[in-house]
Amino acid sequence: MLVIGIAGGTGSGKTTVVDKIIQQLDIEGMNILSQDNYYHDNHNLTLTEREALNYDHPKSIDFDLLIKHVKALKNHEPIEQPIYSFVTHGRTGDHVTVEPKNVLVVEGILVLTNKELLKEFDLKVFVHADSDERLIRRIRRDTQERGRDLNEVLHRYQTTLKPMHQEFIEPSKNEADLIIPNMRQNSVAIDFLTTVIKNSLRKH
Ligand SMILES: Nc1ncnc2c1ncn2[C@@H]1O[C@H](COP(=O)(O)OP(=O)(O)O)[C@@H](O)[C@H]1O
Ligand SMILES: O=c1ccn([C@@H]2O[C@H](COP(=O)(O)O)[C@@H](O)[C@H]2O)c(=O)[nH]1
Repeated sequence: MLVIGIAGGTGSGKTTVVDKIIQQLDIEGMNILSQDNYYHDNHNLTLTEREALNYDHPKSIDFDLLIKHVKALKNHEPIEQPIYSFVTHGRTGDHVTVEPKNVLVVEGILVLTNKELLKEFDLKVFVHADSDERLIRRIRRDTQERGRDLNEVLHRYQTTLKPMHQEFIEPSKNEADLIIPNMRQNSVAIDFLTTVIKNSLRKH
C-alpha cells in the first residue's frame, strides 16, 4: 500500500487537490482519511465550551486513533472511521467502514506535525496558499458550509488559527517531499503529483 500525507493550512486547497488527484488517477483502489474526522470527542463539554476550544493545535487531534487506523489499513484490516460534525464540534456517533485499498491518502492541517504519523508516509505533500487567500477562502467556506458567521471566523483566525499555523503548520512544510503552490488553479502541479504517485505505485 502506498501512503501519502497531504498537509497545508486551512483553505490552502488540500481537499480540492485530493479530488483532482482522484479524478486524474482514475483508479478504484484509493482511500482518503481526513484528519478532520479524528478531532477528539468533547461531548463532556457544553456546545458553548466546545465552540471556545482551539482546533488548530496538534493536541486537538486524536493521533493515537488516526495512527492506529493507518497501521490497520496497511495491515489489510478494515477500520471504523468516526464521523465529525463542524456544526456541533463533535463526533456524530456514526462510523463508516473503510476497507483497505492500494493507495491511502491522509489529509489535514496537522498531518505533517506528528513524528509517529510521519513514519507511516511514503510521500509527503504540502499545499501552499498565502494567508490572505486562505482567510478569504475560509470565510466563504465556513459561512456557506459550516454554519459560522463572519465574527466567529475572524475571532478564531486571530486567537488560535493564525498563531497555531505559524507555530506548527508552516514549519511542518519542511517535512514535505513536494510543495504544491495553490494560489490559483495549478494543473501542472497536479499532473506532476499524479505522475509521482503513478511511479510510486509501480514500485509498490
Ligand atoms: N486553486 C484554487 N483557486 C481558487 N479557489 C480554490 C483553489 N483551491 C481551492 N479553492 C477553494 O478554496 C476553498 C477551500 O478549499 P479546500 O480544498 O476545502 O481547502 P482545505 O481542504 O485545505 O481547507 C474551497 O471553496 C475551494 O473551492
Ligand atoms: O470543531 C471544529 C474543528 C475544526 N475546526 C477548524 O477546521 C479547520 C481544519 O479544517 P480544514 O478543512 O483543513 O480547513 C481548522 O483550522 C479548525 O480551526 C473548526 O472550526 N471546528
